[in-house]
Amino acid sequence: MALPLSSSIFPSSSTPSLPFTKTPSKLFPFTFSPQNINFLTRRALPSLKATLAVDSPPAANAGGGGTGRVLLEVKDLRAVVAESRQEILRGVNLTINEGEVHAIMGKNGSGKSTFSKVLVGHPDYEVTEGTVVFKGENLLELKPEERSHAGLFMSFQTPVEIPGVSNMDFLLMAANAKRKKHGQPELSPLEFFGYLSPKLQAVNMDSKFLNRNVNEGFSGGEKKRNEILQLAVLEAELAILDEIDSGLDVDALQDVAKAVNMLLTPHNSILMITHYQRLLDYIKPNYVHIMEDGNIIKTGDSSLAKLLEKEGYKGFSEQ
Ligand SMILES: Nc1ncnc2c1ncn2[C@@H]1O[C@H](COP(=O)(O)OP(=O)(O)OP(=O)(O)O)[C@@H](O)[C@H]1O
Repeated sequence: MALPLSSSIFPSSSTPSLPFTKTPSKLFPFTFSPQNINFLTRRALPSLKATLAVDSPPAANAGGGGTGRVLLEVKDLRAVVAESRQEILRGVNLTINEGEVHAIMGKNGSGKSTFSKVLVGHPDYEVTEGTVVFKGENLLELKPEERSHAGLFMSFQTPVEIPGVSNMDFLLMAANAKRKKHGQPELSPLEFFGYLSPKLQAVNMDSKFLNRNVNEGFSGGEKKRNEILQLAVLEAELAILDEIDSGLDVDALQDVAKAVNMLLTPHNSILMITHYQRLLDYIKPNYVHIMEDGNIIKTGDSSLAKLLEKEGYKGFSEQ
């Protein structure tokens, strides 16, 4: 079966065809409601514990103190729009170690989203120069879904809707595709529900959203929560969050930030793109980078974001 993962990677017309666009697969013989959620969780737990015993993630590390090992190394990365050959990225350098949180800020149109899309292998862009090494592997040689299986996750500014596919089926298929790739046994729907349940609570998401089609008719905030749920399910080692704070009310922002913090371990890292300091109050970055004209022109700690908020980009511009 083709993998559903890439549908969360490409929200545009370039979304690869899915094996289940019209007829929702009914993997789950029940609907999710507050009434049956505890029952299902209790039933799922014993077998789930046995299944996950060998591959549970390390305990959460809210401090973000990592191992010091390099997770992602980007060197002199240049990329063009594939169709027009217009150069967008002009020699980006960035190193992210395990357990670190990095924030990229920058004016509209400076290349932030393009950078993240190039990292996940979006077909609209072509890398012309430079290298990207992820977990010691040449990332640029991997197909988008292989990047996902390798532990890269991207949450888009505008998450894609998938008509005809229930959120629950999508999450199960995504999780099992990754498990299969890593030689782990697939989870049954019941086991998966036990695995999913605490993650649902962490994101503070109502179980009724599991029955709905992926992102279809979701509000902007609900889509963002759903993205974080996907991230939690896939347990990515590097999560790229593109403006995860946009369109969120204060409570939703706190929920989403709390969930992201809970996912942080000494082994995984976050690269977040944001325009606003307020997100960084909740998810504390180790490094803040400023991007301009397709390049990172300054790197500092969280005080850089505060300075930016106070003084704008004028003081940082290279031009
Ligand atoms: N597929 C594309 N075709 C044409 N131009 C593109 C394409 N993708 C990006 N660009 C251009 O590249 C530049 C950088 O865009 P990008 O979306 O990366 O900026 P950004 O820093 O994320 O902006 P914002 O903060 O507004 O989201 C923009 O001028 C944009 O129009």
